[in-house]
Amino acid sequence: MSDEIRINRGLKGVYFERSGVSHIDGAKGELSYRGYSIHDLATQSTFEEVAWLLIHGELPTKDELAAFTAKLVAARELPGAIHDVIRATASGHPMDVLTASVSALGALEPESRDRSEAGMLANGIRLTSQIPMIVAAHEAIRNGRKPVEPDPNLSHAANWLWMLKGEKPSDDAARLADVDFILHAEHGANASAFAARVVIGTEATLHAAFAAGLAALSGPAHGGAAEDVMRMVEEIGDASNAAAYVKAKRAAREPVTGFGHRVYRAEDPRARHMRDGVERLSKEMGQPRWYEILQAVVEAMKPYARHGLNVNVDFYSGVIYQLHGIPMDLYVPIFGIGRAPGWVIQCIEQQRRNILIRPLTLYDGPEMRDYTPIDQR
Ligand SMILES: CC(=O)SCCNC(=O)CCNC(=O)[C@H](O)C(C)(C)COP(=O)(O)OP(=O)(O)OC[C@H]1O[C@@H](n2cnc3c(N)ncnc32)[C@H](O)[C@@H]1OP(=O)(O)O
Ligand SMILES: O=C([O-])CC(=O)C(=O)O
Repeated sequence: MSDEIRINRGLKGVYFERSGVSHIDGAKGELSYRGYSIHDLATQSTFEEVAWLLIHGELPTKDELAAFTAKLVAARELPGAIHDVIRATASGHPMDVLTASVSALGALEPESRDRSEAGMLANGIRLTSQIPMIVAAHEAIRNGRKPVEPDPNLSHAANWLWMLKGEKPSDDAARLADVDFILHAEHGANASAFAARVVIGTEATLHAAFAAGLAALSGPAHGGAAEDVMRMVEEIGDASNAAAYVKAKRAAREPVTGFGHRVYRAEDPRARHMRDGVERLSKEMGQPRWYEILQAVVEAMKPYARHGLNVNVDFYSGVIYQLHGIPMDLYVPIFGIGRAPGWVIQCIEQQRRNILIRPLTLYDGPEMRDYTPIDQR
């Protein structure tokens, strides 16, 4: 084999395409959507506005935002058969139930096969509204309750909490969910968006791409990190145990979950908004223990920060959900709710100048050899 062939395992540092959607400066720890800083969007915008911005490239006017919001609200509909799918799989992990339901939606809704740009956009808007409904319906069904009907007067985030819990969320809780969705909405060539683009590259449907995106998101190295962080916090139990926990992890060369990122070498800029949320909520609710444990882990990890190992967006998100009484296995689906607009626009971008994504593997198996019939082996 030639020595000149260079393999980029995990496609580290490889640009596979151009994209006008989001920009990450990993060294500085900066993120922008369509040229707008994530900090401005997290503090001043809404999920609906950010979804429009990501998809259309500009901030919407009032009329554009009202029309887009109306489309999202009108799309809060699930075919009845989806509740049957959820019932049949209800004991499974919510992420598997969600992925199965999105595939089932593709089979149940004939318009899912429309691959024109307008068709993909309409399918994307429907999926963006349907994904939180599926997550909420599963939570109701597995607890023996009837799924809650959507409320057209509530925002995307507030309606999701309403359908999840069957009670109207406080403005604060709805805003925290809104900010969480904004922070998770898009992130370049992350594993799930890449998986979705690979599927669109084969000229498959948006529903197929979403199912692939959800599957890629489900693992603990990607969207599953928040769930793992919460498990870690429970295992540590008290802030005084954090240093020993980190030491043992480092000695075993195991990752400390919620730390590290393929692109960021400085702190993930989204983490600060989640940290502020956890700190505030913990104080308000008189439950400082989990926040204290997280901060003790950060302290114990400080020696590694100079190697570019810092908290990522999901280090703090699990505790926010936990303080809101949201079950741990819903944390990954929540990420999927937020990431939907990013997948929609990246799939549309891929489709606009489509090319089959098909890299190479460098063969290092056996040399050519003769076939031995089975009775001679
Ligand atoms: C929203 C998201 O998807 S963000 C990511 C969520 N995932 C997590 O939080 C899980 C924990 N983190 C990780 O497993 C990794 O950091 C990943 C998978 C996210 C990124 O991995 P990679 O880009 O492959 O980073 P890589 O493995 O090259 O890390 C470089 C070095 O830092 C170390 N490192 C990376 N992450 C961690 C971590 N969380 N804890 C301890 N050490 C780590 C690696 O062991 C490696 O050290 P080495 O060079 O001595 O072998
Ligand atoms: O970009 C990545 O590799 C992971 C991701 O989706 C994110 O951080 O939001």
